[in-house]
Amino acid sequence: MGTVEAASKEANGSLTEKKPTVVFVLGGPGSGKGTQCANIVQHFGYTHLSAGDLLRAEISSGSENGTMIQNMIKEGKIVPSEVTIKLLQKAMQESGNDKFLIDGFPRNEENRAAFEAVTKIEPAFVLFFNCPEEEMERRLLNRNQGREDDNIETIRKRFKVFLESSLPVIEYYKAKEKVREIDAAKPVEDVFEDVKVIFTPKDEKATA
Ligand SMILES: Nc1ncnc2c1ncn2[C@@H]1O[C@H](COP(=O)(O)OP(=O)(O)OP(=O)(O)O)[C@@H](O)[C@H]1O
Ligand SMILES: Nc1ccn([C@@H]2O[C@H](COP(=O)(O)O)[C@@H](O)[C@H]2O)c(=O)n1
Ligand SMILES: [Mg+2]
Repeated sequence: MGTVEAASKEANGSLTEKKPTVVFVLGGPGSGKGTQCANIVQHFGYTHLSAGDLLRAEISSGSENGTMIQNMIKEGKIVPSEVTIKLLQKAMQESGNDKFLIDGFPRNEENRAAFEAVTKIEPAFVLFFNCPEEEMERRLLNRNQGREDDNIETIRKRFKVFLESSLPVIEYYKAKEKVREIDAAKPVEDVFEDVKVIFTPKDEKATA
């Protein structure tokens, strides 16, 4: 059996209904989560769900929560879990897949506990892209995707939120031996080489 599926089964139990395989993809703003998720999707058949992208789509859709979400994103603040989890659940149902990369979530303890309580899903593992702040800042200022939060003022707020609220979530999963840490400061292709090792089933590694 593949390493990820085995980890998911261990996390969620095999006697109950079949739960989807979930990998949380975490790392600071600009660490390369979205870039690497696109590569993982191509090679390993996962559906990529970026919490930030889902929130931005909610703003664009003209939803009643749109203004609140837009204001939170501009300030680099974390949107209430209830809103984000509903969007994630809907996207999971609509995907038709049973393997998900959940990118940029859980961002704080409230996100983490609420997701577990609502979905009863434990992640197979947490993929953590570790990158120095100066490198992340350089990347964000050069991203040029028209994101309202890619300005130096909001970037500093996002870094603060990452350190104060998101790193403790990574520590929580480290204590459960669920974190697979990647050096994300390397070039994109080199980072993906390290990512591939984590997603490649053990039996395939042996014959490679
Ligand atoms: N390893 C890398 N080396 C250099 N540039 C990179 C690397 N990975 C990603 N980038 C670039 O850095 C920028 C940020 O990458 P990406 O959007 O994947 O980060 P992210 O972690 O999803 O950020 P956010 O949390 O803000 O959504 C993009 O312009 C991307 O092309
Ligand atoms: N769980 C989350 C994820 C994101 N947000 C908000 O969206 C912003 C952008 O997120 P990216 O992952 O695309 O960088 C983030 O700064 C938050 O304002 C959130 O509230 N909750
Ligand atoms: Mg992203």
